[in-house]
Amino acid sequence: MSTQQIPVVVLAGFLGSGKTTLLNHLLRSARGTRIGVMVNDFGDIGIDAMTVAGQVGSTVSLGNGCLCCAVDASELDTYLEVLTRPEVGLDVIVIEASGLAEPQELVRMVLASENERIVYGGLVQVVDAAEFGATRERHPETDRHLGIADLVVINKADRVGEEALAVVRDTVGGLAGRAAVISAAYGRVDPELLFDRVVPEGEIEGQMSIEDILYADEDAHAHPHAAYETLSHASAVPLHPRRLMAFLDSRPEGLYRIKGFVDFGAADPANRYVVHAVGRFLRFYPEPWPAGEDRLTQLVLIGSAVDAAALRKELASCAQNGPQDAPDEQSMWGVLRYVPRSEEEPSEVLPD
Ligand SMILES: Nc1nc2c(ncn2[C@@H]2O[C@H](COP(=O)(O)OP(=O)(O)OP(=O)(O)O)[C@@H](O)[C@H]2O)c(=O)[nH]1
Repeated sequence: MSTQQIPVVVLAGFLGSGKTTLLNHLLRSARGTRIGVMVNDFGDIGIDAMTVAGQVGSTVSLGNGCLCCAVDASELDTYLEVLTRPEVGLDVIVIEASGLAEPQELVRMVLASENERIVYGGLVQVVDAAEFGATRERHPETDRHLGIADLVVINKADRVGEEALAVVRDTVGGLAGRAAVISAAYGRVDPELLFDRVVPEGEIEGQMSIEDILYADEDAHAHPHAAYETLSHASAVPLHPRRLMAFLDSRPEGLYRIKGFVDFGAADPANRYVVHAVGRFLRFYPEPWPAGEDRLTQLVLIGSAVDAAALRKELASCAQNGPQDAPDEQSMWGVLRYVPRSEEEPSEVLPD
């Protein structure tokens, strides 16, 4: 989607919360998806997993010290330039912030990047369920970090009981604003939450891999609650740009990712609009309809604790109701605000 753009996910969380473990899980379950990684230090990352994922040659160590202190935006761009070269063939890039890094700065750096091959892939904040209270006491900035996250992973769910986990979830939910919140053990989140998985050639989507089988038992304990929901919407009826924007502007907490294509019908008959939303971040990329292809709106919505039935209903009410409901030219203005124009970035992505 805007198919060549590579999502850049920022992975943050306090020392020992389980960032590296989560990253290793992603690498292990990546299979056909090529993940590029930027970390301060490769010490803890399973090089085996990286070899399996074919990543070793394409990762960049930033040396010692805090990434956001050690590099400025132009240096980050240098690394991103290397990782996004077409011959490297990455599908997603994950920047693991050191435990002490200011995630907001990293996110700003990614958003300020002039690299046209990347798109912001969200800020994932990892929290240690067992240490949450103590971490907040020692590091009051935790609350602020959670407030800007797009997805919060409450890790080490295996170390606390159901009740304690529910308390952490409530507190995190209160602090995390619009972020989706999921719990996990050993960082075992579904990679689909973070990026689109590439299904390797010869493999059927949904087929279990060796890893799935090996970790199936543990995974049964890794998801004490249904972690997230995915819902798809496909329709040959064009959407009304004003109503879709009203839906997107008020999208519920927990709706973490939206991806797909939108047909705005008469409002722009030449183009379909690739939509990419992660957390608060939203972009539309118009592109000409491929010749001979059915004009369909196709959306996938992924979130935690969302009301799928309500979302379906709201999306259905965005459909255009015949010629009397045809959008006028001005009704596209709301959409066009989210079409990227070179340097300019919409300001509402991050709170000040
Ligand atoms: N019980 C339990 N231990 C975990 C879990 N996730 C990670 N660990 C352990 O917690 C320790 C820290 O995990 P890391 O993944 O290194 O944490 P990190 O956030 O990358 O740590 P820094 O790089 O130091 O910031 C390791 O010993 C992990 O094995 C979990 O879900 N449950």
